[in-house]
Amino acid sequence: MQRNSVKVSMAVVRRLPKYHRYLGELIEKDILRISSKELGKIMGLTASQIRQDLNCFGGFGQQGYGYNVVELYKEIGHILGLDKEYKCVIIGAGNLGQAITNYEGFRREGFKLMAMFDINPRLIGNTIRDIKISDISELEEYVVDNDIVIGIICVPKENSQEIADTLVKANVRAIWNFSPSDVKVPEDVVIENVAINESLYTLTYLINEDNLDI
Ligand SMILES: NC(=O)c1ccc[n+]([C@@H]2O[C@H](COP(=O)([O-])OP(=O)(O)OC[C@H]3O[C@@H](n4cnc5c(N)ncnc54)[C@H](O)[C@@H]3O)[C@@H](O)[C@H]2O)c1
Repeated sequence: MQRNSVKVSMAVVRRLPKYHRYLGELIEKDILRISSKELGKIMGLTASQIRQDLNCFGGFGQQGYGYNVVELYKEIGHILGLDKEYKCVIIGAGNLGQAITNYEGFRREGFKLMAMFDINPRLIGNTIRDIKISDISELEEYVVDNDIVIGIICVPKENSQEIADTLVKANVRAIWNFSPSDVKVPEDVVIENVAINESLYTLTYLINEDNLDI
């Protein structure tokens, strides 16, 4: 499939995981062909939005036939880079770090969690699902020696920039930051700041929307 040379907007990129998830669900239901109209209906998008999005990558549909679900699922997975393996480390082996480690889905999707790091002597040396928790002082060397691609930050916000700096120094390509602070990284390192509570606040806004006296 030929990708168009136009730069794809982040809005489209952020919709791709959603396409991937819905198409995966269609495959599970043995639905192997779908029109942009039907896909739009289940995804809450218009048919023209779907066509526009997918045209950024060269278009996948055929007039009068619609989309081949399996082909589209594979192509979007490829565009998202989900057909590769990514070596990751988690920094901060507390509640969140352990929850991510315990989540089976990441392993299935090609995210290979290699190690965890912490400063707490009571955690260092323990293992979670066979993943060892090491002393934070070993982070930089470990990342360099093991070609780690993604660093996952699960430490308090006060320490997140320092951890990000160490990860950058050790040449990670990407940081998935769960601490509630926007850490700074050079342009060649990609960063995603995740804030579950921002999504929750959207929910509370929607609950209260009718009562707002704006
Ligand atoms: N993004 C989200 O939606 C979301 C949700 C929950 C928590 N969080 C954030 O994730 C972070 C972790 O939350 P938690 O509930 O797991 O906290 P936690 O206190 O259970 O775990 C934090 C861990 O980080 C370790 N740590 C502290 N400083 C460190 C350092 N310099 N190097 C290595 N390890 C260090 C601590 O020893 C501890 O084990 C916090 O910043 C929290 O605000 C974000």
